[in-house]
Amino acid sequence: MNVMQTEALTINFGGLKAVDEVDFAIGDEVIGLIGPNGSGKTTFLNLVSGIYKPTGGKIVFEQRDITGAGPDVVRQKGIARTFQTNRLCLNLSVMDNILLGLYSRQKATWWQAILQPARCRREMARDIDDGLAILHHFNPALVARAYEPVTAIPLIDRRRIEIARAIVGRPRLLLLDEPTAGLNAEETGQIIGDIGRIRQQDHRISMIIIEHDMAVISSICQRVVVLNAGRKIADDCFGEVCKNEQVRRAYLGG
Ligand SMILES: Nc1ncnc2c1ncn2[C@@H]1O[C@H](COP(=O)(O)OP(=O)(O)OP(=O)(O)O)[C@@H](O)[C@H]1O
Repeated sequence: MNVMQTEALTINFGGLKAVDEVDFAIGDEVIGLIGPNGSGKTTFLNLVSGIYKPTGGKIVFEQRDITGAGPDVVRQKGIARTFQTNRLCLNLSVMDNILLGLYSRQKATWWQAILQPARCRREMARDIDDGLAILHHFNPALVARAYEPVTAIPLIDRRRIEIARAIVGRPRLLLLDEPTAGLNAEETGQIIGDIGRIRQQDHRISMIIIEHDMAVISSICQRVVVLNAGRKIADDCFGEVCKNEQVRRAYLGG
């Protein structure tokens, strides 16, 4: 059964069709979303995560039509994401950044915070425990640094914190936009390992990963979808996609 699917998903920016009638489906798996620069990959994630409203087509998540829902609603329903460029709040602590990922799960209202402080403290303690467990999973050394500002943390761990913030609310679908951007080969290997372990621990998380590094795509994705000029031109396993003439032409500009 599909976790999420799009039907003829389209968005125009003026005369440009950045995403053009894309049919896409993801089940319980990790899909790599690739394509040349400007082919529409990030725009596709922006549509699925509710940042952009489509000009046409449909987005269905867990059998419900979520077309046009805003980012907060999409997040609440179980789709989380990271961004190509770092979106952490640099002057907040590691833990505060992770807790931001849970705002949609928190049930206490401001008046409950006043009238039922014990209940709110319990909810907060549970959220902090969840955050610490995820930090430990990524890098045990980060647990001791949980209350340091993010500015004091190296880039690879900031990437981990971004992923931690996305998964702490236990999403069903995780969208990762270039999770290894700016990292060296060794650090890239570590992030791939981290992402693989998320799947080992929680098989319910499906993932769409945008990546330019084909070694990353081939090592963690069961399937690869290729976009070119906003259109889907291939949808297959990595080996078959590499042999696809249309894909080769798109990358070589032929
Ligand atoms: N908000 C916007 N307004 C106008 N044009 C946009 C907007 N967002 C994206 N585009 C255009 O849509 C096209 C697809 O952009 P997008 O960022 O999705 O490509 P991409 O495949 O993610 O590229 P890259 O690999 O370089 O990140 C580009 O031509 C881009 O300039």
